Amino acid sequence: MSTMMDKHLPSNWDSRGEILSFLPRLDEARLGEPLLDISGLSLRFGGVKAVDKMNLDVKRGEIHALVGPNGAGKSTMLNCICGYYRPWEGSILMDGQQIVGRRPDQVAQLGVARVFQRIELFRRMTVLENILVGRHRFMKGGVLSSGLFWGAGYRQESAHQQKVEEVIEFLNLQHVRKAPVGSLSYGLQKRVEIGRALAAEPQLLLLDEPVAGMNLEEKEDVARYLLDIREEVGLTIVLVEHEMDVVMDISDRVTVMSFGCRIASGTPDVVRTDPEVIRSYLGA
Ligand SMILES: Nc1ncnc2c1ncn2[C@@H]1O[C@H](COP(=O)(O)OP(=O)(O)OP(=O)(O)O)[C@@H](O)[C@H]1O
Repeated sequence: MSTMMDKHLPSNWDSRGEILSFLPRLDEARLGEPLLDISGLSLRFGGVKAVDKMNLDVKRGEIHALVGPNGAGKSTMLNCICGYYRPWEGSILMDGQQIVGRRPDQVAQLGVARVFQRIELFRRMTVLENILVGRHRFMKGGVLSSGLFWGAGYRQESAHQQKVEEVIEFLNLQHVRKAPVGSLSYGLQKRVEIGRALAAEPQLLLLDEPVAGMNLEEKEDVARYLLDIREEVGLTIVLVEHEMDVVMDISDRVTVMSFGCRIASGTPDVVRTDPEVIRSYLGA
């Protein structure tokens, strides 16, 4: 299969050893089992039905894209999965456990990590420190009270440090590891955000427009990182994205939303030829 990713590979692509060794590998026998099962999900804002009786099933080890026109309800879906919004009705089962009613920190403890559409990093902190924040859920009392940013405290936590270094290595961020995040290009900052989410050892990674605003090379890099994580680790990824080249190249399945509802779901090839999808979205 020839894809846009074949045209550009990060320079050290073939030279790396096992990637992100601290992330548990998906047992092949479990590939394709349901991980996220959303049924009958609805949420209104005033008179607007942002999400309307949505069903979505995400299988272990797949990259699942959620696409649709502006205002279709995609980000609202992600916000419900993370626990930021509480749906009016419906159920969200993650690995068999109900998410609806849990706080965002409780959902994070279930292994759900989110990368936001807008950059949400600590601009004055370094790349290394920002990615270390992703380790927060494993630290008693949180990152700051653990004293991890200061000399001895940080050195003693070699387990956290080693995982952060693996993330930095995987995402080719070595050259900026001590740079304040605010000094980096937009593309690198987005990469740091993905790094912070990976440091949280997610079972499910939610990405809201991970390649928006990037140049072609940056998009290809991110797409390649996601494919590599999926292939080598078996991490389950749900992404919301408008860049259809990337969506069609890297997704195993695509769900299309319009006006809060699901209008199609299937492999990229099935979805791209669906008359309703062409009418409501692709052909628009
Ligand atoms: N916090 C909010 N308060 C009021 N209305 C909201 C809120 N969040 C979303 N909406 C509305 O809900 C609908 C769905 O919005 P949402 O952001 O989920 O769509 P989207 O598919 O992610 O759009 P985009 O692709 O433009 O990001 C829109 O009509 C939006 O204006």
